[in-house]
Amino acid sequence: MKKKLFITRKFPAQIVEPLREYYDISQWDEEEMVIPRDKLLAAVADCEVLWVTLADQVNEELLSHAPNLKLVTNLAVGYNNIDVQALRKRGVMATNTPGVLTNTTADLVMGLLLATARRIPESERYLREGKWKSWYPMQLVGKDVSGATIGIIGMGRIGQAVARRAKGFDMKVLYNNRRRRHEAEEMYGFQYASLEELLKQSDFVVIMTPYNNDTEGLIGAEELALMKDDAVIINASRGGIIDELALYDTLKEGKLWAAGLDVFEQEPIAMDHPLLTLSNVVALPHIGSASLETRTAMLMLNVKELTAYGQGKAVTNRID
Ligand SMILES: NC(=O)c1ccc[n+]([C@@H]2O[C@H](COP(=O)([O-])OP(=O)(O)OC[C@H]3O[C@@H](n4cnc5c(N)ncnc54)[C@H](O)[C@@H]3O)[C@@H](O)[C@H]2O)c1
Ligand SMILES: O=C(O)[C@H](O)CO
Repeated sequence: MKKKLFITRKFPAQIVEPLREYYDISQWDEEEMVIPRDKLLAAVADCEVLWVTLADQVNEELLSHAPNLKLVTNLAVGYNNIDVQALRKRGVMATNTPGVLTNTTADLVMGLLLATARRIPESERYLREGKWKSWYPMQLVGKDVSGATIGIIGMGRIGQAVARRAKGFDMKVLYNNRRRRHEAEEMYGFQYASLEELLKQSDFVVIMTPYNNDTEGLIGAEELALMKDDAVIINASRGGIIDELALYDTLKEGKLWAAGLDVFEQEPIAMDHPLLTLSNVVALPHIGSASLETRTAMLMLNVKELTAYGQGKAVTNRID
């Protein structure tokens, strides 16, 4: 008998179909909308394998409804949506998608850096709104990226890919990480700094840590106050790492140049969120890994795990 697989979103048919060789598949039939929680809890009742997106919370509640669950595959590298302890307790395995999205996400971070520093979205709105009357010296002036100091908090796969790109802009790279990256320091001249020194010295601060109990609220009012008044903060990791209301207050008081945000505490962000009232906030709908090549690679990495499990082989990229 085939194993039962439930997929919490409508994924492209050509990706899912080959898995029917091993699985009896059911899936939520919406591409855009998250499956309502009650439907998800009912759907997992008899499934052995669950394929989720970062919008699905895999926690004690879900596990208590899924007595046969053995494997969860997560279509993301970040796995803060998964309660790893709860999984461990029940002997459920989980996998994620490290590596395949590193470059694409680092590219987006550089996009946010340029967009905020050079006021690109604001300038585009200005043109489209018919405000462009002439060229004048101080029109929409921004700040230089080239030659500036970037401070990267979380020097993992993506953090290091951002740092290498920053070298191409002749930036001085400071970083803070759980452990020193001696090899990268020697090879590229990246400099380790305490969080405090990094915040004080950087023109651009980029957050690339995972989101967990240690990093929740890592950047609050006190940390923002350490930053230069004309610095930019970029978050492409997870929303809860920056205190959004503290960020709003700091930007509103003119104590930061701008913020580039791909992620938010609540996603989608509420349209009346105070951050969205500020013209120096560039806000994106969590598109860090959103290139066709990379989203396909993420799906295919999950498929590889699911195929291995279906064939009775070991899965890789385990997070449990
Ligand atoms: N915006 C997007 O679409 C998008 C895309 C991919 C990843 N992400 C996020 O980016 C995160 C990082 O991905 P990655 O592949 O680089 O992961 P990674 O594990 O390779 O890197 C994370 C790094 O952060 C460091 N770190 C952890 N806690 C820290 C702390 N308190 N202070 C300083 N450093 C700390 C770790 O030591 C590690 O080097 C993911 O967990 C995910 O949340 C977002
Ligand atoms: O963690 C991740 O992988 C992103 O947030 C989506 O690609």
